[in-house]
Amino acid sequence: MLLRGKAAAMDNFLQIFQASPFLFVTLPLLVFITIFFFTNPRRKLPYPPGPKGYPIIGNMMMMDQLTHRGLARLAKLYGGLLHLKMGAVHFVAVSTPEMAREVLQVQDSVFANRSANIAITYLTYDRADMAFANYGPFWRQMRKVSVMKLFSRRRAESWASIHEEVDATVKTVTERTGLEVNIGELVFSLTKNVIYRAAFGSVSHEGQDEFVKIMQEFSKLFGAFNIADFFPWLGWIHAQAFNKRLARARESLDGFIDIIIDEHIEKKKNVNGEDEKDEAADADMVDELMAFYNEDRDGTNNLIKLTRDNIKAIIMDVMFGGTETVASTIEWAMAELMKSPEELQKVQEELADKVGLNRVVHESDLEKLTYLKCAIKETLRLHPPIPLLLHETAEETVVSGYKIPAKSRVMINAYAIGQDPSAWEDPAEFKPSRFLREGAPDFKGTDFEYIPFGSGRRSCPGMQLGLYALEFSVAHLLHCFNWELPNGMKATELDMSDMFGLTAPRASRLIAVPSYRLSCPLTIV
Ligand code: HEM
Repeated sequence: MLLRGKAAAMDNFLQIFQASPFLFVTLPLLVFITIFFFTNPRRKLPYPPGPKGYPIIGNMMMMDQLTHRGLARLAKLYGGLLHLKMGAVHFVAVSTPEMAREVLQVQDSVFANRSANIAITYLTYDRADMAFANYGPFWRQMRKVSVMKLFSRRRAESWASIHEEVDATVKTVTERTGLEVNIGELVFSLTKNVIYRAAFGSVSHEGQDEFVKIMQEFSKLFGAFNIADFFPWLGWIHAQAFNKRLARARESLDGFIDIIIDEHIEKKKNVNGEDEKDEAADADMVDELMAFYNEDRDGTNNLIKLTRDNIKAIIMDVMFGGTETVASTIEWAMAELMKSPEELQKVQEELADKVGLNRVVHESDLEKLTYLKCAIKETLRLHPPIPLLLHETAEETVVSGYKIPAKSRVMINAYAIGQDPSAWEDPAEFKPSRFLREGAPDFKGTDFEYIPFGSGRRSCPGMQLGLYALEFSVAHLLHCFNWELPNGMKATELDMSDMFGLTAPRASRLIAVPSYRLSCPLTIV
Protein backbone atom coordinates (compact mmCIF):
# COMPACT_ATOMS: atom_id res chain seq x y z
CA MET A 1 0.00 0.00 0.00
CA LEU A 2 2.72 2.34 1.08
CA LEU A 3 4.83 1.35 -1.94
CA ARG A 4 1.88 1.99 -4.28
CA GLY A 5 1.51 5.46 -2.71
CA LYS A 6 5.19 6.23 -3.29
CA ALA A 7 5.04 5.04 -6.91
CA ALA A 8 1.99 7.24 -7.53
CA ALA A 9 3.78 10.27 -6.09
CA MET A 10 6.80 9.57 -8.32
CA ASP A 11 4.48 9.26 -11.35
CA ASN A 12 2.96 12.66 -10.56
CA PHE A 13 6.41 14.15 -10.17
CA LEU A 14 7.56 12.82 -13.54
CA GLN A 15 4.34 13.99 -15.19
CA ILE A 16 5.04 17.53 -14.00
CA PHE A 17 8.51 17.35 -15.53
CA GLN A 18 7.23 15.90 -18.79
CA ALA A 19 4.64 18.65 -18.98
CA SER A 20 7.26 21.30 -18.36
CA PRO A 21 10.68 20.64 -19.93
CA PHE A 22 11.71 24.14 -18.78
CA LEU A 23 11.44 23.03 -15.14
CA PHE A 24 13.37 19.92 -16.05
CA VAL A 25 16.38 22.09 -16.88
CA THR A 26 16.07 24.96 -14.39
CA LEU A 27 15.35 23.05 -11.19
CA PRO A 28 18.59 21.02 -11.20
CA LEU A 29 20.43 24.21 -12.16
CA LEU A 30 18.91 26.08 -9.21
CA VAL A 31 19.84 23.20 -6.89
CA PHE A 32 23.38 23.22 -8.24
CA ILE A 33 23.76 27.01 -7.82
CA THR A 34 22.38 26.85 -4.24
CA ILE A 35 24.77 24.05 -3.29
CA PHE A 36 27.68 25.86 -4.93
CA PHE A 37 26.78 29.12 -3.16
CA PHE A 38 26.54 27.58 0.30
CA THR A 39 29.57 25.34 -0.07
CA ASN A 40 31.84 27.92 -1.80
CA PRO A 41 34.71 28.20 0.70
CA ARG A 42 35.23 31.92 -0.07
CA ARG A 43 31.67 32.76 1.02
CA LYS A 44 32.57 32.02 4.59
CA LEU A 45 35.85 33.93 4.54
CA PRO A 46 35.86 37.24 6.41
CA TYR A 47 36.95 40.55 5.00
CA PRO A 48 40.29 41.80 6.40
CA PRO A 49 40.02 43.39 9.85
CA GLY A 50 38.86 47.00 10.08
CA PRO A 51 36.71 49.40 12.08
CA LYS A 52 33.03 48.54 12.27
CA GLY A 53 30.87 50.63 9.98
CA TYR A 54 27.23 51.80 10.01
CA PRO A 55 24.52 50.19 7.89
CA ILE A 56 24.44 51.54 4.32
CA ILE A 57 27.09 54.25 4.75
CA GLY A 58 29.68 51.84 6.17
CA ASN A 59 32.81 53.72 7.28
CA MET A 60 32.04 56.94 5.44
CA MET A 61 32.34 58.92 8.67
CA MET A 62 36.05 58.02 8.52
CA MET A 63 36.57 59.57 5.10
CA ASP A 64 39.22 61.91 6.51
CA GLN A 65 41.30 58.86 7.50
CA LEU A 66 41.96 57.92 3.87
CA THR A 67 45.38 59.58 3.89
CA HIS A 68 48.81 57.95 4.20
CA ARG A 69 49.06 59.05 7.84
CA GLY A 70 45.46 58.17 8.74
CA LEU A 71 45.79 54.70 7.22
CA ALA A 72 49.18 54.17 8.89
CA ARG A 73 47.50 54.90 12.26
CA LEU A 74 44.66 52.47 11.49
CA ALA A 75 47.21 49.82 10.43
CA LYS A 76 48.72 49.94 13.92
CA LEU A 77 45.29 48.98 15.31
CA TYR A 78 44.10 46.51 12.66
CA GLY A 79 47.23 45.21 10.91
CA GLY A 80 48.89 45.36 7.51
CA LEU A 81 45.73 44.44 5.59
CA LEU A 82 42.78 46.63 6.48
CA HIS A 83 39.22 46.70 5.16
CA LEU A 84 36.88 49.69 5.05
CA LYS A 85 33.56 50.10 3.28
CA MET A 86 32.65 53.53 1.97
CA GLY A 87 29.01 53.44 0.84
CA ALA A 88 28.88 50.69 -1.77
CA VAL A 89 32.64 50.56 -2.33
CA HIS A 90 35.16 48.26 -0.65
CA PHE A 91 38.54 49.79 0.27
CA VAL A 92 41.62 47.80 1.26
CA ALA A 93 44.76 49.38 2.72
CA VAL A 94 48.11 47.55 2.50
CA SER A 95 50.67 48.77 5.03
CA THR A 96 53.43 46.19 5.50
CA PRO A 97 56.19 44.89 3.19
CA GLU A 98 54.78 41.31 3.42
CA MET A 99 51.31 42.38 2.29
CA ALA A 100 52.82 44.63 -0.42
CA ARG A 101 54.71 41.59 -1.78
CA GLU A 102 51.46 39.62 -1.81
CA VAL A 103 49.55 42.21 -3.88
CA LEU A 104 52.36 43.60 -6.06
CA GLN A 105 54.22 40.37 -6.79
CA VAL A 106 52.39 37.16 -5.85
CA GLN A 107 48.98 38.37 -7.12
CA ASP A 108 50.24 41.19 -9.33
CA SER A 109 47.81 40.48 -12.19
CA VAL A 110 44.73 40.56 -9.92
CA PHE A 111 45.78 43.89 -8.36
CA ALA A 112 47.09 45.64 -11.51
CA ASN A 113 43.93 47.60 -12.36
CA ARG A 114 43.74 51.27 -11.48
CA SER A 115 40.82 52.72 -9.54
CA ALA A 116 39.36 55.87 -11.06
CA ASN A 117 36.50 58.00 -9.80
CA ILE A 118 33.98 59.77 -12.04
CA ALA A 119 36.10 62.93 -12.34
CA ILE A 120 39.28 61.05 -13.23
CA THR A 121 37.45 58.94 -15.80
CA TYR A 122 36.00 62.03 -17.49
CA LEU A 123 39.15 64.15 -17.35
CA THR A 124 41.34 61.41 -18.81
CA TYR A 125 39.01 61.11 -21.82
CA ASP A 126 37.50 57.91 -20.47
CA ARG A 127 40.86 56.58 -19.29
CA ALA A 128 42.52 57.05 -22.68
CA ASP A 129 45.93 57.38 -20.97
CA MET A 130 48.38 54.97 -19.39
CA ALA A 131 48.24 55.90 -15.70
CA PHE A 132 44.48 55.38 -15.29
CA ALA A 133 43.87 52.67 -17.89
CA ASN A 134 42.99 49.30 -16.46
CA TYR A 135 45.54 46.55 -16.94
CA GLY A 136 45.04 44.84 -20.32
CA PRO A 137 45.92 45.11 -24.02
CA PHE A 138 45.08 48.84 -24.23
CA TRP A 139 47.27 49.71 -21.20
CA ARG A 140 50.07 47.53 -22.58
CA GLN A 141 49.95 49.46 -25.83
CA MET A 142 50.01 52.83 -24.06
CA ARG A 143 52.85 51.71 -21.82
CA LYS A 144 54.83 50.42 -24.81
CA VAL A 145 54.53 53.75 -26.64
CA SER A 146 55.41 55.71 -23.52
CA VAL A 147 58.38 53.58 -22.53
CA MET A 148 59.76 53.46 -26.08
CA LYS A 149 59.20 57.08 -26.93
CA LEU A 150 58.97 59.13 -23.77
CA PHE A 151 60.96 57.50 -20.97
CA SER A 152 63.79 55.66 -22.73
CA ARG A 153 67.35 56.11 -21.49
CA ARG A 154 68.25 57.55 -24.91
CA ARG A 155 65.57 60.14 -24.50
CA ALA A 156 66.41 60.90 -20.85
CA GLU A 157 69.98 61.63 -21.84
CA SER A 158 68.85 63.90 -24.62
CA TRP A 159 66.81 65.99 -22.21
CA ALA A 160 69.16 68.93 -22.39
CA SER A 161 66.33 70.93 -20.86
CA ILE A 162 67.21 69.49 -17.44
CA HIS A 163 70.70 70.98 -17.72
CA GLU A 164 69.49 74.29 -19.06
CA GLU A 165 66.78 74.66 -16.42
CA VAL A 166 69.12 73.68 -13.56
CA ASP A 167 71.65 76.23 -14.87
CA ALA A 168 68.93 78.88 -14.97
CA THR A 169 67.90 78.00 -11.39
CA VAL A 170 71.49 78.26 -10.12
CA LYS A 171 71.78 81.64 -11.84
CA THR A 172 68.58 82.85 -10.15
CA VAL A 173 69.87 81.74 -6.74
CA THR A 174 73.26 83.43 -7.36
CA GLU A 175 71.40 86.70 -7.88
CA ARG A 176 69.67 86.21 -4.52
CA THR A 177 72.64 85.35 -2.31
CA GLY A 178 72.14 86.81 1.16
CA LEU A 179 68.36 87.03 0.58
CA GLU A 180 65.53 84.64 1.42
CA VAL A 181 64.77 82.11 -1.32
CA ASN A 182 61.52 80.14 -1.45
CA ILE A 183 63.03 76.77 -2.33
CA GLY A 184 59.62 75.12 -2.86
CA GLU A 185 58.56 77.66 -5.51
CA LEU A 186 62.02 77.65 -7.07
CA VAL A 187 62.12 73.90 -7.63
CA PHE A 188 58.46 73.63 -8.71
CA SER A 189 59.20 76.18 -11.40
CA LEU A 190 62.33 74.19 -12.37
CA THR A 191 60.55 70.84 -12.82
CA LYS A 192 57.51 72.42 -14.45
CA ASN A 193 59.79 74.08 -17.05
CA VAL A 194 61.67 70.82 -17.68
CA ILE A 195 58.52 68.77 -18.23
CA TYR A 196 56.72 71.49 -20.18
CA ARG A 197 59.63 71.86 -22.59
CA ALA A 198 60.03 68.11 -22.94
CA ALA A 199 56.32 67.74 -23.72
CA PHE A 200 55.70 70.74 -25.98
CA GLY A 201 59.17 71.85 -27.01
CA SER A 202 58.23 75.44 -26.19
CA VAL A 203 59.51 77.78 -23.50
CA SER A 204 56.61 80.23 -23.70
CA HIS A 205 55.91 81.34 -20.12
CA GLU A 206 52.51 82.68 -21.05
CA GLY A 207 51.45 79.22 -22.24
CA GLN A 208 52.94 77.63 -19.15
CA ASP A 209 50.96 79.80 -16.76
CA GLU A 210 47.72 78.87 -18.52
CA PHE A 211 48.68 75.21 -18.47
CA VAL A 212 49.54 75.29 -14.76
CA LYS A 213 46.09 76.75 -14.03
CA ILE A 214 44.45 73.93 -15.99
CA MET A 215 46.53 71.35 -14.11
CA GLN A 216 45.60 72.88 -10.75
CA GLU A 217 41.88 72.68 -11.58
CA PHE A 218 42.32 69.06 -12.74
CA SER A 219 44.12 68.25 -9.52
CA LYS A 220 41.29 69.72 -7.42
CA LEU A 221 38.65 67.85 -9.41
CA PHE A 222 40.56 64.53 -9.22
CA GLY A 223 40.32 64.65 -5.43
CA ALA A 224 36.90 66.37 -5.06
CA PHE A 225 34.30 64.54 -3.02
CA ASN A 226 31.50 63.27 -5.27
CA ILE A 227 28.71 61.29 -3.60
CA ALA A 228 28.09 59.39 -6.88
CA ASP A 229 31.49 57.69 -6.49
CA PHE A 230 30.18 55.91 -3.39
CA PHE A 231 26.43 55.68 -4.06
CA PRO A 232 25.96 55.64 -7.84
CA TRP A 233 22.19 56.00 -7.40
CA LEU A 234 22.64 59.33 -5.57
CA GLY A 235 24.59 60.87 -8.42
CA TRP A 236 21.83 63.37 -9.22
CA ILE A 237 22.38 65.27 -5.92
CA HIS A 238 25.06 67.65 -7.15
CA ALA A 239 25.66 66.14 -10.55
CA GLN A 240 24.72 69.16 -12.61
CA ALA A 241 27.07 71.68 -11.02
CA PHE A 242 29.89 69.14 -10.73
CA ASN A 243 29.51 67.89 -14.29
CA LYS A 244 29.53 71.46 -15.60
CA ARG A 245 32.81 72.08 -13.79
CA LEU A 246 34.27 68.89 -15.24
CA ALA A 247 33.16 69.85 -18.75
CA ARG A 248 34.67 73.35 -18.38
CA ALA A 249 38.01 71.91 -17.20
CA ARG A 250 38.22 69.48 -20.11
CA GLU A 251 37.26 72.19 -22.59
CA SER A 252 40.15 74.35 -21.34
CA LEU A 253 42.57 71.47 -21.83
CA ASP A 254 41.14 70.75 -25.30
CA GLY A 255 41.50 74.42 -26.24
CA PHE A 256 45.10 74.41 -25.07
CA ILE A 257 46.44 71.12 -26.42
CA ASP A 258 44.44 71.04 -29.69
CA ILE A 259 46.28 74.20 -30.80
CA ILE A 260 49.64 72.59 -29.93
CA ILE A 261 48.74 69.38 -31.78
CA ASP A 262 47.63 71.37 -34.85
CA GLU A 263 50.90 73.34 -34.77
CA HIS A 264 52.84 70.08 -34.66
CA ILE A 265 50.87 68.70 -37.61
CA GLU A 266 51.64 71.87 -39.61
CA LYS A 267 55.32 71.72 -38.63
CA LYS A 268 55.53 68.11 -39.76
CA LYS A 269 53.97 68.96 -43.12
CA ASN A 270 56.59 71.66 -43.70
CA VAL A 271 59.52 69.43 -42.85
CA ASN A 272 60.85 67.04 -45.46
CA GLY A 273 63.86 64.94 -46.42
CA GLU A 274 67.13 65.88 -44.70
CA ASP A 275 65.45 68.34 -42.37
CA GLU A 276 63.48 65.48 -40.90
CA LYS A 277 66.65 64.01 -39.37
CA ASP A 278 67.43 67.30 -37.61
CA GLU A 279 63.85 67.51 -36.44
CA ALA A 280 64.00 63.99 -34.98
CA ALA A 281 67.00 64.95 -32.86
CA ASP A 282 65.05 67.50 -30.86
CA ALA A 283 61.55 66.08 -31.19
CA ASP A 284 59.32 66.83 -28.22
CA MET A 285 56.80 64.41 -26.74
CA VAL A 286 53.92 65.60 -28.90
CA ASP A 287 56.11 65.00 -32.00
CA GLU A 288 56.93 61.49 -30.80
CA LEU A 289 53.29 60.65 -30.13
CA MET A 290 52.04 62.28 -33.32
CA ALA A 291 54.20 59.86 -35.29
CA PHE A 292 51.87 57.04 -34.23
CA TYR A 293 48.81 59.13 -34.95
CA ASN A 294 49.99 59.82 -38.51
CA GLU A 295 51.26 56.32 -39.19
CA ASP A 296 47.91 54.92 -38.22
CA ARG A 297 46.07 57.32 -40.50
CA ASP A 298 48.36 56.37 -43.40
CA GLY A 299 47.57 52.77 -42.70
CA THR A 300 51.29 51.92 -42.45
CA ASN A 301 51.20 50.92 -38.83
CA ASN A 302 48.34 48.81 -37.62
CA LEU A 303 50.02 47.88 -34.37
CA ILE A 304 49.62 51.05 -32.36
CA LYS A 305 46.84 53.54 -32.82
CA LEU A 306 46.76 56.86 -31.04
CA THR A 307 43.83 59.25 -31.16
CA ARG A 308 43.98 62.90 -30.19
CA ASP A 309 42.41 61.96 -26.85
CA ASN A 310 45.19 59.42 -26.20
CA ILE A 311 47.84 62.05 -26.92
CA LYS A 312 46.20 64.61 -24.62
CA ALA A 313 45.71 62.09 -21.82
CA ILE A 314 49.30 60.77 -22.02
CA ILE A 315 50.67 64.32 -21.91
CA MET A 316 48.61 64.90 -18.75
CA ASP A 317 50.12 61.72 -17.23
CA VAL A 318 53.59 63.04 -17.82
CA MET A 319 52.72 66.47 -16.42
CA PHE A 320 51.14 65.05 -13.28
CA GLY A 321 53.63 62.21 -12.91
CA GLY A 322 56.75 64.25 -13.42
CA THR A 323 56.31 67.74 -11.98
CA GLU A 324 55.19 67.66 -8.36
CA THR A 325 56.86 64.28 -7.61
CA VAL A 326 60.34 65.54 -8.46
CA ALA A 327 59.83 69.07 -7.09
CA SER A 328 58.52 67.92 -3.71
CA THR A 329 61.38 65.41 -3.33
CA ILE A 330 64.03 68.08 -4.03
CA GLU A 331 62.37 70.32 -1.42
CA TRP A 332 62.14 67.49 1.14
CA ALA A 333 65.78 66.51 0.54
CA MET A 334 66.91 70.10 1.17
CA ALA A 335 64.71 70.33 4.28
CA GLU A 336 65.91 67.02 5.75
CA LEU A 337 69.55 67.96 5.15
CA MET A 338 69.09 71.40 6.70
CA LYS A 339 67.43 69.76 9.68
CA SER A 340 70.47 67.45 10.10
CA PRO A 341 73.51 69.75 9.63
CA GLU A 342 76.01 66.89 10.13
CA GLU A 343 74.42 64.99 7.21
CA LEU A 344 74.43 68.15 5.10
CA GLN A 345 78.11 68.55 5.85
CA LYS A 346 78.85 64.98 4.68
CA VAL A 347 77.06 65.58 1.36
CA GLN A 348 78.84 68.90 0.82
CA GLU A 349 82.24 67.43 1.73
CA GLU A 350 81.70 64.67 -0.79
CA LEU A 351 80.86 67.29 -3.46
CA ALA A 352 84.02 69.28 -2.62
CA ASP A 353 86.07 66.10 -2.61
CA LYS A 354 84.76 64.42 -5.77
CA VAL A 355 84.00 67.48 -7.91
CA GLY A 356 86.14 70.24 -6.37
CA LEU A 357 85.06 73.84 -5.92
CA ASN A 358 86.57 75.19 -9.13
CA ARG A 359 83.74 74.18 -11.46
CA VAL A 360 80.07 73.17 -11.40
CA VAL A 361 78.86 69.53 -11.23
CA HIS A 362 78.77 67.70 -14.57
CA GLU A 363 76.49 64.82 -15.46
CA SER A 364 79.42 62.39 -15.35
CA ASP A 365 80.12 63.36 -11.69
CA LEU A 366 76.81 61.92 -10.46
CA GLU A 367 78.11 58.34 -10.40
CA LYS A 368 80.78 59.33 -7.85
CA LEU A 369 78.38 61.05 -5.45
CA THR A 370 77.49 58.03 -3.33
CA TYR A 371 76.45 59.88 -0.17
CA LEU A 372 74.27 62.34 -2.09
CA LYS A 373 72.48 59.37 -3.69
CA CYS A 374 71.99 57.85 -0.22
CA ALA A 375 70.51 61.12 1.06
CA ILE A 376 68.04 61.13 -1.83
CA LYS A 377 67.11 57.49 -1.21
CA GLU A 378 66.52 58.27 2.45
CA THR A 379 64.36 61.26 1.51
CA LEU A 380 62.23 59.03 -0.72
CA ARG A 381 61.85 56.53 2.13
CA LEU A 382 60.56 59.15 4.58
CA HIS A 383 58.62 61.19 2.03
CA PRO A 384 57.54 59.06 -0.95
CA PRO A 385 55.93 61.71 -3.18
CA ILE A 386 53.10 59.33 -4.11
CA PRO A 387 52.44 57.93 -0.63
CA LEU A 388 49.41 55.82 -1.60
CA LEU A 389 49.61 53.63 -4.71
CA LEU A 390 46.04 53.35 -5.95
CA HIS A 391 45.13 50.01 -7.51
CA GLU A 392 41.91 48.01 -7.99
CA THR A 393 41.18 44.28 -7.96
CA ALA A 394 40.15 42.77 -11.29
CA GLU A 395 38.34 39.86 -9.60
CA GLU A 396 37.51 38.51 -6.16
CA THR A 397 40.55 37.04 -4.45
CA VAL A 398 41.93 35.85 -1.12
CA VAL A 399 44.92 37.40 0.66
CA SER A 400 46.24 35.95 3.89
CA GLY A 401 42.96 34.10 4.44
CA TYR A 402 40.81 37.20 3.93
CA LYS A 403 38.33 37.79 1.13
CA ILE A 404 38.96 40.80 -1.11
CA PRO A 405 35.97 41.49 -3.41
CA ALA A 406 36.30 42.31 -7.11
CA LYS A 407 36.63 46.05 -7.83
CA SER A 408 37.99 46.80 -4.34
CA ARG A 409 39.98 50.02 -4.24
CA VAL A 410 43.41 49.08 -2.97
CA MET A 411 45.71 51.66 -1.37
CA ILE A 412 49.29 50.46 -0.97
CA ASN A 413 50.77 52.73 1.67
CA ALA A 414 54.38 53.32 0.51
CA TYR A 415 54.76 55.83 3.36
CA ALA A 416 53.77 53.36 6.11
CA ILE A 417 55.86 50.61 4.50
CA GLY A 418 58.95 52.86 4.45
CA GLN A 419 58.52 53.36 8.20
CA ASP A 420 57.76 49.76 9.15
CA PRO A 421 59.68 49.11 12.38
CA SER A 422 60.20 45.43 11.53
CA ALA A 423 62.07 46.43 8.34
CA TRP A 424 63.80 49.66 9.40
CA GLU A 425 65.89 50.54 12.44
CA ASP A 426 64.92 53.94 13.91
CA PRO A 427 62.40 54.34 11.09
CA ALA A 428 61.52 57.97 11.83
CA GLU A 429 65.18 59.14 11.74
CA PHE A 430 66.83 60.65 8.66
CA LYS A 431 69.92 58.42 8.28
CA PRO A 432 71.30 58.30 4.71
CA SER A 433 74.13 55.99 5.84
CA ARG A 434 71.62 53.09 6.15
CA PHE A 435 71.76 52.88 2.35
CA LEU A 436 75.57 52.50 2.35
CA ARG A 437 75.55 49.00 3.76
CA GLU A 438 75.91 45.95 1.53
CA GLY A 439 72.50 44.61 0.44
CA ALA A 440 70.59 47.77 1.45
CA PRO A 441 67.14 47.98 -0.20
CA ASP A 442 67.02 49.48 -3.67
CA PHE A 443 64.34 51.04 -5.88
CA LYS A 444 64.31 48.03 -8.22
CA GLY A 445 60.90 47.05 -6.90
CA THR A 446 61.95 43.68 -5.49
CA ASP A 447 62.61 45.05 -1.98
CA PHE A 448 59.09 45.48 -0.67
CA GLU A 449 60.14 47.51 2.37
CA TYR A 450 61.13 50.29 -0.01
CA ILE A 451 58.73 51.07 -2.89
CA PRO A 452 58.77 54.85 -3.58
CA PHE A 453 58.46 54.06 -7.32
CA GLY A 454 56.03 51.16 -6.82
CA SER A 455 56.76 47.64 -7.99
CA GLY A 456 55.59 45.27 -10.70
CA ARG A 457 53.52 46.05 -13.76
CA ARG A 458 52.27 49.47 -12.67
CA SER A 459 55.60 50.74 -11.29
CA CYS A 460 56.84 54.17 -12.36
CA PRO A 461 58.05 54.33 -15.98
CA GLY A 462 59.67 57.74 -15.33
CA MET A 463 61.97 56.50 -12.55
CA GLN A 464 65.28 56.99 -14.38
CA LEU A 465 64.31 60.42 -15.56
CA GLY A 466 62.99 61.41 -12.13
CA LEU A 467 66.13 60.23 -10.34
CA TYR A 468 68.36 62.00 -12.81
CA ALA A 469 66.50 65.31 -12.42
CA LEU A 470 66.57 64.87 -8.62
CA GLU A 471 70.27 64.08 -8.30
CA PHE A 472 71.37 66.73 -10.77
CA SER A 473 69.29 69.48 -9.10
CA VAL A 474 70.18 68.67 -5.47
CA ALA A 475 73.88 68.29 -6.38
CA HIS A 476 73.90 71.78 -7.93
CA LEU A 477 72.00 73.46 -5.09
CA LEU A 478 74.36 72.02 -2.45
CA HIS A 479 77.58 72.30 -4.43
CA CYS A 480 77.18 75.94 -5.49
CA PHE A 481 75.66 77.27 -2.25
CA ASN A 482 75.66 77.06 1.52
CA TRP A 483 72.20 77.45 3.01
CA GLU A 484 71.04 79.03 6.30
CA LEU A 485 67.55 79.04 7.78
CA PRO A 486 66.08 82.57 7.88
CA ASN A 487 65.90 84.89 10.93
CA GLY A 488 68.22 82.74 13.05
CA MET A 489 65.75 79.82 13.00
CA LYS A 490 67.28 76.67 14.54
CA ALA A 491 67.37 73.42 12.55
CA THR A 492 65.22 71.78 15.23
CA GLU A 493 62.50 74.41 14.70
CA LEU A 494 61.98 73.50 11.04
CA ASP A 495 58.36 72.44 10.42
CA MET A 496 58.35 68.99 8.78
CA SER A 497 54.60 68.44 8.37
CA ASP A 498 53.16 67.43 5.00
CA MET A 499 49.92 67.84 3.05
CA PHE A 500 47.92 65.08 1.45
CA GLY A 501 46.69 65.15 -2.14
CA LEU A 502 47.76 63.25 -5.24
CA THR A 503 51.27 63.84 -3.82
CA ALA A 504 52.46 64.70 -0.29
CA PRO A 505 54.47 67.95 -0.46
CA ARG A 506 55.61 70.02 2.54
CA ALA A 507 52.78 71.83 4.31
CA SER A 508 54.87 75.03 4.43
CA ARG A 509 57.37 76.02 1.79
CA LEU A 510 61.06 75.75 2.71
CA ILE A 511 62.64 79.19 2.91
CA ALA A 512 66.43 79.52 3.22
CA VAL A 513 69.21 82.04 2.60
CA PRO A 514 71.97 81.01 0.17
CA SER A 515 75.61 82.09 0.12
CA TYR A 516 77.90 81.35 -2.82
CA ARG A 517 80.26 78.43 -2.14
CA LEU A 518 82.41 77.86 -5.25
CA SER A 519 85.89 79.32 -5.46
CA CYS A 520 85.37 80.34 -9.08
CA PRO A 521 82.81 82.68 -10.63
CA LEU A 522 79.73 80.86 -11.91
CA THR A 523 80.42 79.62 -15.43
CA ILE A 524 77.61 77.52 -16.77
CA VAL A 525 78.81 74.86 -19.21
C1 HEM B 1 60.75 61.29 -7.73
C2 HEM B 1 60.20 60.95 -8.84
C3 HEM B 1 59.06 59.99 -9.01
C4 HEM B 1 58.49 59.12 -8.12
C5 HEM B 1 58.89 58.86 -6.68
C6 HEM B 1 57.42 58.42 -8.81
C7 HEM B 1 56.61 57.44 -8.25
C8 HEM B 1 55.60 56.79 -8.92
C9 HEM B 1 54.72 55.82 -8.32
C10 HEM B 1 54.77 55.38 -6.86
C11 HEM B 1 53.85 55.39 -9.27
C12 HEM B 1 52.67 54.42 -9.09
C13 HEM B 1 53.12 52.97 -8.98
C14 HEM B 1 51.97 52.04 -8.68
O1 HEM B 1 50.81 52.42 -8.79
O2 HEM B 1 52.21 50.89 -8.32
C15 HEM B 1 54.18 56.09 -10.49
C16 HEM B 1 53.50 55.90 -11.68
C17 HEM B 1 53.75 56.66 -12.79
N1 HEM B 1 54.74 57.62 -12.93
FE1 HEM B 1 56.13 58.16 -11.56
N2 HEM B 1 57.36 58.89 -10.10
C18 HEM B 1 58.34 59.83 -10.27
C19 HEM B 1 58.64 60.52 -11.42
C20 HEM B 1 57.99 60.38 -12.60
C21 HEM B 1 58.32 61.09 -13.81
C22 HEM B 1 59.48 62.07 -13.95
C23 HEM B 1 57.39 60.72 -14.74
C24 HEM B 1 57.25 61.16 -16.15
C25 HEM B 1 57.95 62.06 -16.76
C26 HEM B 1 56.49 59.75 -14.12
C27 HEM B 1 55.42 59.15 -14.75
C28 HEM B 1 54.62 58.17 -14.18
C29 HEM B 1 53.49 57.53 -14.88
C30 HEM B 1 53.01 57.85 -16.29
C31 HEM B 1 52.96 56.57 -14.00
C32 HEM B 1 51.78 55.63 -14.25
C33 HEM B 1 52.28 54.26 -14.70
C34 HEM B 1 51.16 53.22 -14.93
O3 HEM B 1 50.09 53.35 -14.36
O4 HEM B 1 51.37 52.27 -15.69
N3 HEM B 1 56.89 59.57 -12.82
N4 HEM B 1 55.24 56.94 -10.25
